Order: sequence, then C-alpha cells, then structure tokens
Amino acid sequence: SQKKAWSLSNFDIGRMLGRGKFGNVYMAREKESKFVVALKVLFKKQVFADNVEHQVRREIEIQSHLRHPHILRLYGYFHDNERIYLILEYAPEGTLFKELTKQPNRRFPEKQTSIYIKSLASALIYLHEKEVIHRDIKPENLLLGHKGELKIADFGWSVQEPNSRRHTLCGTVDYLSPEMVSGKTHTKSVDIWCLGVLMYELLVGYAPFVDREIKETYKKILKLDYKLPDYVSKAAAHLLGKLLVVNPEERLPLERVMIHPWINAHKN
Ligand SMILES: COc1ccc(/C=N/Nc2[nH]nc(C)c2C(=O)Nc2cccc(NC(C)=O)c2)cc1
Repeated sequence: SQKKAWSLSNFDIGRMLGRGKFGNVYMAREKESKFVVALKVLFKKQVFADNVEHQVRREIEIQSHLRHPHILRLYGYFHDNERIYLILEYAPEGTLFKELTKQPNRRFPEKQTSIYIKSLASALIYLHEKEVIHRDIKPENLLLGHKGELKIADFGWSVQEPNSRRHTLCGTVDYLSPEMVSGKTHTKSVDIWCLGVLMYELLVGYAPFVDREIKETYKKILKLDYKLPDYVSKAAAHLLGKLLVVNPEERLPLERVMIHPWINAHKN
C-alpha cells in the first residue's frame, strides 16, 4: 500500500549496513518522524543487466503486503533515474549468520535454536497461507531485531506457489531441496526442507550437505547423506529426521513443527 510518495529528500542517510549484488543497504532516518529505517538501494542498470526486474517487482509486491512479527516490513519504495529504493524495517542486530559466527564453536545452544526455528515456522505458516514460498531461507537472509527476535528478509527469491525456479542460482547450493536439485516443480514444502537445513546449521555450525564440489553436494542432498554429531539431542535428531525428507509430501507439516516436543522443551 503505497500511501505516500517518498523521495530521497525525506531521509537523512546513515552508515552503510551491508552491500549486496545489486546495491547497498544504508541506515536512514525519516526527517519528520525521526523514524529509523534501512534503505536498500538497487541500481537499475544492474537490475536490468541481470534481468531481475520482475524479481524486484515481486519482492516489493509480496513484502509490502505482509504483516508478521518475524517478517521484515517493507514500508514503501521510490525510484529516481538510476536507482530503486526499498524502505525496509531496521533490524539492529544484523544477520543471523553474523550471530552464528560469534557463538562458541560457531553453533547455538539447542534452546536458542528451538526459539529461532519456532519463530521461522510461524512466519512460514503465515507466508504459506498467503500462497507465498520463500525458497531462500538461510542465515544470511535472516535478521535479528532489537530483542534478538528473528526476521525473515530478502524476498527476492520468493514466488507465488507453485512454481519451478526460472532463474540460474546464485549464492549457496547448500539449501537446495532434492526437488530443486532435480529441477522438478516445487511447492511450499521446499521451505520445510530449508527449515531442516537451517536447524541443522544452527545446531552444528555448518550445513548438512556441505562439500567442496557442488556436484558432491547435489549427490548428498539426493541421497540424504548427512551425519549428526553425537552432541545433538535425540529430540532434535527426531525433528530433523521429519524435515530432511526427500519426498516433499512426507515432510512434517509446519503446524506439527510448532507442537513438536523439542520445539516446546524450553517451555518448562
Ligand atoms: C556489520 O554489522 C552490522 C550489524 C548490524 C546490521 C544491521 N542490519 N540491519 C538491517 N535492517 N534492515 C535491513 C534490510 C538490514 C540489513 O540489510 N542488514 C545487512 C545487510 C547486509 C549485510 C549485513 N551484515 C551483517 C553482518 O548484519 C546486514 C548490519 C551490519
């Protein structure tokens, strides 16, 4: 809902938060309200050169209509001759990836991991009700709010369900589901697979199917070839076994993830 027409003159630009392929993200403050946002600047030249204009339009269309505590808000957008500006929620703690690297042994305690996975599952239930598949759930695309709460960001790859990926992949292949590796059309269930890959990575410190060779990673994904270190609890191993399932139909529905004993163990 684009209520007001924004422009760069409405904002004081702060420090750069990070840089992406299509442009950078800056802290910014809206002059009248003093409200702090993140301004994601995309260069039109790069967007058109890589033919991802439809992806940017989709990111704007989808994210601007979403309202969920664990989904980063898109408040609005505007453009000038060279750039497209996305006015995004500011999450002070940065990416989950950065937080992961700061942990001892680069992995989270099981209780903290279960809180992140529960937040993600509830956001994915909301997204799936809106017929949106995210498809790119990984630590780099998850941000942390001021209370350390998780926020799904970067809807550049989300699509209306069902869909077959149109574009060549960029970034890691570690999160690819078997159906995406074998180029089959995929459904919302791809996000349940990614939830399993993320759960593994947060508990262990690296992704389950990681390998130096991409082809080896593909083979491991298709054969479900991963090892669980012995410090992973039985309850966590049980849930992982229900998420990392080759057949999309047999993956544990997100509603069942929400009530799994490991997810609610921290309740006591
Ligand atoms: C380098 O240390 C950092 C610490 C915190 C941040 C916070 N970023 N917060 C954001 N709120 N809304 C958006 C969108 C963002 C954002 O895109 N951050 C971002 C982008 C690219 C890289 C990173 N890197 C890290 C380490 O967080 C953060 C960004 C960088």
